[in-house]
Amino acid sequence: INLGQASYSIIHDSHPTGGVGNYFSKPFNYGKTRGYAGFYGQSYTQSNPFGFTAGTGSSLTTKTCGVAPTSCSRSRYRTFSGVCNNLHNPGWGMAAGSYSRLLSPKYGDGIHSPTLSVTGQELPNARLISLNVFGERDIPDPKFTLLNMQWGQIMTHDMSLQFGGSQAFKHATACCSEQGDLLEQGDLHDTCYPIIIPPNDPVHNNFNRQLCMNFVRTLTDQDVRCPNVQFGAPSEQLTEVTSFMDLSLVYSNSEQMNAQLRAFTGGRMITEQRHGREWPPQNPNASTVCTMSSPTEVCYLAGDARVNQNPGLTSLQIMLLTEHNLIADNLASINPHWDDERIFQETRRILIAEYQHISYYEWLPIFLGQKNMRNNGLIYETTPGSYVNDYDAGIDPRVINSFATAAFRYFHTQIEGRLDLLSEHRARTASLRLSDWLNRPVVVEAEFDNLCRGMVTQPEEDTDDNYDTEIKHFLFRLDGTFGQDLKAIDIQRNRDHGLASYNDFREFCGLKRASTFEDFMDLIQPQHVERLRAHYTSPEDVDLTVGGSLEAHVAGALAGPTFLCILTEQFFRTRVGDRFFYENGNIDNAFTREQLQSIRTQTAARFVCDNTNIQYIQPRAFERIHLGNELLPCASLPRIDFSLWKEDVTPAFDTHNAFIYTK
Ligand code: HEM
Repeated sequence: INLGQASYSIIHDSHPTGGVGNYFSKPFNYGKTRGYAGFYGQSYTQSNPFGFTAGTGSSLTTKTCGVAPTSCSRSRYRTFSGVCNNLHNPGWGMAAGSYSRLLSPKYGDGIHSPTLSVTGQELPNARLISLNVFGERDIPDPKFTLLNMQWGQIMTHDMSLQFGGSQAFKHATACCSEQGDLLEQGDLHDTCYPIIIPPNDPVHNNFNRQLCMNFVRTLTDQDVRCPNVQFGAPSEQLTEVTSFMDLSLVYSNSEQMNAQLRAFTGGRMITEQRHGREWPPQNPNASTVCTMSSPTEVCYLAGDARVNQNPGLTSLQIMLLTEHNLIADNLASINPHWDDERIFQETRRILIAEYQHISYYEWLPIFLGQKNMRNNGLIYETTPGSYVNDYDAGIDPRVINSFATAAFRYFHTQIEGRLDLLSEHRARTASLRLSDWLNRPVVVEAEFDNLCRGMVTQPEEDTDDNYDTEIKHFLFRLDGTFGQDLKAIDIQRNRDHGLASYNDFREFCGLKRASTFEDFMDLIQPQHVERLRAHYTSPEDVDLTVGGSLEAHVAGALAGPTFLCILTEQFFRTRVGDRFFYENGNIDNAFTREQLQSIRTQTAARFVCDNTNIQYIQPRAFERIHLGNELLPCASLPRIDFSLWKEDVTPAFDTHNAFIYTK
């Protein structure tokens, strides 16, 4: 077969099954208050009849704050919870710890309630901003594949999960009914901050009913009464997972949870064999975690609770799991004297290194720009086998609140609502509608290779101000039509976390502080600035997640200057603040130069090849197939040479507490 000529072609603007509803033809009651002509010419109006301020702080949660040990023993391996990565500040980056901040919070009441306008009034309705300021046009990216988007979500799930959030399955706290009806004020939990559907919503029909989208506030250090937190100090949100890029989404965030995922033989993770392939284990709480049409449907258990959220994400989680077992089998066969623990930990170390390498040298340059990364010490021009000893114990590696709550979420714009299933010839056999398959991984097992080919072939959505209708109107819609709006959620979350304003961050990032809306025109197109003016009372009110998402991109990067500044700062800290970063040669367990050089040959393409039945792939898998990036046989791509881990002499080594390692 000649796969050089890929037959894949885009069929955009058509949804494969069911369609997205003919909502543009609905009659509208045009703008009564502050109406604004949106992208499609309708006017939506603003309303928040209940004037929510939400969340007074008391909480019924059983969740507890992470506790860091007062001193650390120098272990050869990372802990699962992230503690003791930094030996001077053992809690930095641990699971159930707080986010860090670049700028002080701006809560409505100064300590906890969601941000308000400078006038003291509510900020404009989040759904209204989503509808009127952002578009929903379907523009395929000219250069990048869906894998590019999907890898970003993997990195997100490794680095951050707002405390108490589910982000996939139904939240235990309901502020709105499943049909979208607002619950009685008296029935609302303190943490409720529902997104009110404005009247005349073009999609969510609300004749005579007050509809809302469920939204539960992130739990903070005050909510769960973390030790040493001063009563009355501004709240800091907590994150469920470690901040480090340590594949916590595979290995989990605690030793106890990790024990549920490990086979404890041959260094392997637990898998189930079906159709000649390995799959993640079944989740014991399947019926509450997944949407299932029968109790026998698969629903996976992994290191991260969001594993079943969408088919692309689940597919990559499966690949990471099978890559672990593949590496473990290799190490076990060349080092028969290694016990299970040794194989497991060395495998984990190699897999994390492989993933950090792909993320920093192949993926991040697309988003942050190669030159920008080099200039700021995020990547280096290395000579073969050379270490980069840039670990700095003074750098706080925690995830920055404005990174997780605004800047990194900008890439929700890349989500495609239609997933193509492709044959090896890259011919489309069928397509999936994204909202049909959220939290329903059964399709992944049925169509794994076809889905993965789609992921490495189909274009992602252009990185712009448009959000796919599947996530803008139908997110988690289950079998009904009433779904959520991810852009509106992002805006609401920005206020829930009390992020400083877009204008504050412009100034922080060395840009000109705006005193009028016109001043935003240095970075934002005039028609967008007009939309901002139509909704916000003051330029000081513009939410970071809104203003940052409208900026023109910096040349060579996929974000404007404000988000790029936050993203660059985060990935500098994530690298330089991680004692175990794979390029560091100054630690007890550094890779040998030969091993490091071999890890540096690994690519996303080869990773996908080795964990699917795909036979041909383009070498730069984040980029679409084109002249110069044609399909090649998988076997022709470089692969890590595991023989470099062969150990001739049995070392005197206690895997639990030793760090002196003799060869
Ligand atoms: C099909 C793909 C995706 C879906 C369905 C999805 C959905 C979601 C949902 C439901 C949330 C929680 C919102 C909230 O309650 O505040 C979320 C959070 C988030 N998403 Fe996505 N997302 C996707 C892809 C991505 C991508 C590609 C990126 C970045 C490259 C990304 C970055 C983030 C970040 C940073 C958060 C906040 C995480 C936290 O701190 O808890 N997502 N996403």
